[in-house]
Amino acid sequence: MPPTTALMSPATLSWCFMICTLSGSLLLWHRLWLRPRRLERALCAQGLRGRPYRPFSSNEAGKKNQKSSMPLGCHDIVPFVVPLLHDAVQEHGRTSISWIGPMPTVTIVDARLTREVMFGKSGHFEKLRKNRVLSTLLTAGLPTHEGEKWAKHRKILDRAFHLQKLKLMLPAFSSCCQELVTRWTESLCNSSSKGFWEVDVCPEFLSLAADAISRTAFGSSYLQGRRILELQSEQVQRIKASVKMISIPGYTSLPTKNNKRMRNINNEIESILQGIIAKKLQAMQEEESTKQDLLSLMLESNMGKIDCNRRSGVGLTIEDVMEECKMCYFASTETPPTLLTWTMVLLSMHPEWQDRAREEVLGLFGKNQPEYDGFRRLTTVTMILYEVLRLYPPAIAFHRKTYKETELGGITYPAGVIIEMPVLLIHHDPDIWGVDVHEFRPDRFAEGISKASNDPSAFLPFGWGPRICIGQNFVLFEAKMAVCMILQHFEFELAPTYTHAPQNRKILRPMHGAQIKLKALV
Ligand code: HEM
Repeated sequence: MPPTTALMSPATLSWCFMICTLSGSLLLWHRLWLRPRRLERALCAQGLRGRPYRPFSSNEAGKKNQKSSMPLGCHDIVPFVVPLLHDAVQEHGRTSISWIGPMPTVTIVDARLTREVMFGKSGHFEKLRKNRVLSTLLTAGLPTHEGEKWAKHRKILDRAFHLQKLKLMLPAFSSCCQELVTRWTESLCNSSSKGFWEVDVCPEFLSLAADAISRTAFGSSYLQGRRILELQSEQVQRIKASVKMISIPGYTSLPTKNNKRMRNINNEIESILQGIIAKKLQAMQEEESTKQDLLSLMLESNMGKIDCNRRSGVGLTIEDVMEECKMCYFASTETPPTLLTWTMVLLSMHPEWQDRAREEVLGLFGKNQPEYDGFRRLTTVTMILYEVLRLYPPAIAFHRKTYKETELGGITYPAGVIIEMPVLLIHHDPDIWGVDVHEFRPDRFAEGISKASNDPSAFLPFGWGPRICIGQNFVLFEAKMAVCMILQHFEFELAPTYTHAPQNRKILRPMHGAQIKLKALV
């Protein structure tokens, strides 16, 4: 049989080409003009206002504050971190329209509606999967956590992340923190400036979090864990470099140099993980495993249900476990260091709270290794961590998308609208938290989270509802351990080089680093 092309005349080929070009253009016209305009009309007709749609307009948020800084000790960060959103709320009210590429985004500054969306009772709001950096990561191999598959994973992960099980990992945490304290003490001794040593705590805490997740997730496979983190961060850099192309559907399947490299990175990560999981499973079968790392707990929760033939069954497949490991690595690398960094910055700005916290820690543990059972009695440290999470939440907003027409707060949202819930604004709302909303006042949490404001569920640093952060206990545990050990050994204050400039780059971090002066405690 002759090849198909031989049957086509040049005229037919050029017709095919024209038809393809025309349908491609029509599709683009529909996606970039017709659909966004239709959605915009539907929203505006119900009285919503905001930024009008302009195709290819870039996301200007964040550009406005690039060079400026804030006064030291000022925590009224909303106008600085999200100036456009702040202006939009002033101008258009608490529900306003903006755009993520061709997707209309309705920002809702309302704790009650946020709860409704996050709780997802109607089931009509889904997590974003396309058009965002994280979503591209998901398509690059991380789990999407949608539907039935998500529910199954979530149940197993919830069991693995149970607080009682997490405390098994205490020795791994302690040794990571101990190494940090030893490193800082040595640097302090070798420092030319007598009595103190200046350090940018951001990279220090990043490295601590990487150590902690490597050891607590994979125990003995610590070095391979570090390699996975290196590969993941290269993957993230590559994605950031190509961020402008992300909104093009099917982009990650294109055989570009960047995509090929991402696929290779993914393959390398998976082959390391396969090796680690196989070793761990063998040890568990031979009952040698100490079950003191996250992977063991995850496999243990699933024991007897793992589908080694990779069919979908009751438990997780090996691929599922690998995906979850990647997710845990990814989710836990940057957020915990951010929490610790802001805690150090705020305790430096408010030395009276630093003293109170140290007094509590020394009273409970002296200079000994902090113990899990004592953590429950750490009331001051807990209040401080909550107040840091309130004022500087690492994740400043959550997003969901309507997949079908949905009613919310008296507005009918068509399918395809992104709902943005800016936690940062809810945490800085004087109507909820009172006139001292921008003050660092950990004692507002003295009677627990529910009594800290006039809306018991307005504190949302870890999200809400069925998709609430899986690692919240894990991270609070980690933060308490690190804060206790730092307070036991050092006094600290802001270095003169520190500039107060919180910035949202995927998570809320100090734009110019967090330079802290450490002194050894005598
Ligand atoms: C201070 C540290 C952390 C903060 C502020 C934080 C915040 C969040 C938030 C807000 C969400 C929900 C996002 C949404 O609903 O759209 C989330 C989800 C998640 N977090 Fe965290 N997180 C932190 C640490 C961690 C750690 C240490 C881990 C893992 C060890 C982790 C694992 C996850 C996972 C797997 C999800 C997805 C859950 C799901 O979709 O069902 N997080 N996190």
